[in-house]
Amino acid sequence: MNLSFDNSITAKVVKAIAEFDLINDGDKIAVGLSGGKDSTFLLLILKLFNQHFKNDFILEAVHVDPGFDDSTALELKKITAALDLKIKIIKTNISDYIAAKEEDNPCSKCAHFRKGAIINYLKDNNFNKLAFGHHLDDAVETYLMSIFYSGQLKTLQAKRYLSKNKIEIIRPLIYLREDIIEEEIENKDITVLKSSCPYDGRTIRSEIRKEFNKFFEDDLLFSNLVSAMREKNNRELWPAEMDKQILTKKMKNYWEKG
Ligand SMILES: Nc1ncnc2c1ncn2[C@@H]1O[C@H](COP(=O)(O)OP(=O)(O)OP(=O)(O)O)[C@@H](O)[C@H]1O
Repeated sequence: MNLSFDNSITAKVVKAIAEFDLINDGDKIAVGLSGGKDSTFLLLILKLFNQHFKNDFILEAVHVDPGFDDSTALELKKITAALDLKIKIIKTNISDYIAAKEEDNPCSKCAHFRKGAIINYLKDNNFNKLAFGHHLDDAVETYLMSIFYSGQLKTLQAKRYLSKNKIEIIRPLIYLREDIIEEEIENKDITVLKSSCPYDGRTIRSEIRKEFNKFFEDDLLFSNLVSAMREKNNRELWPAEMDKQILTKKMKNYWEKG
């Protein structure tokens, strides 16, 4: 399989790996493989690094089959075999559960079950890292969603240690734009699978994503948003909210003549 990428692309992924210390000697890394473009691209580029990095690490793939249909799992077995990588297919009945419960928010439920199933498998098989295919557009989208819907400045982290499970989530594509991944994967001789999930593209998040995309097409605006995700000393934010009782007392003081 053709594993060559433009230098500017590998440089961005290696930058994230180096800056956030994502891959070390002796790591056992599982790529969470959905069959979509992002995690497929991640698998390809990590396979390339696995062949050429000085760091020696084990690379495998893990796929959670939500139970909508079998075709994705079969296709993923072919892709990983062509890359000479092991894959674990975890069969679940997430689809039945979601259908039976008529969930308001099936995607977050599904993601929660999926992560749980993967983490259990990783713990039982001595993996220390789980790699996800999130990219720069995902990080900015999460940042804006967090401001809009929970009033907090939060974004996707390049790595997050799950101390209870002793597994580190890593996101090596965090500096890559989505359109670059799309272009690269189109040039590879690989089938990117359409999601078999009936909710795909029908969620509130996908509606919001369409709105954001209008802004994300403007490179300058996008790079300003990226810059706004960095920790900085020159933040000019309001101080934390004052204790209600203290504030009420202070306010009363304005009215009571001594
Ligand atoms: N069924 C699955 N099994 C294993 N890992 C998964 C599965 N679905 C998603 N993931 C992992 O979680 C990441 C984020 O999931 P999300 O559903 O947001 O996918 P996405 O942004 O559409 O990416 P992709 O193009 O890889 O599907 C994916 O990039 C992938 O690494």
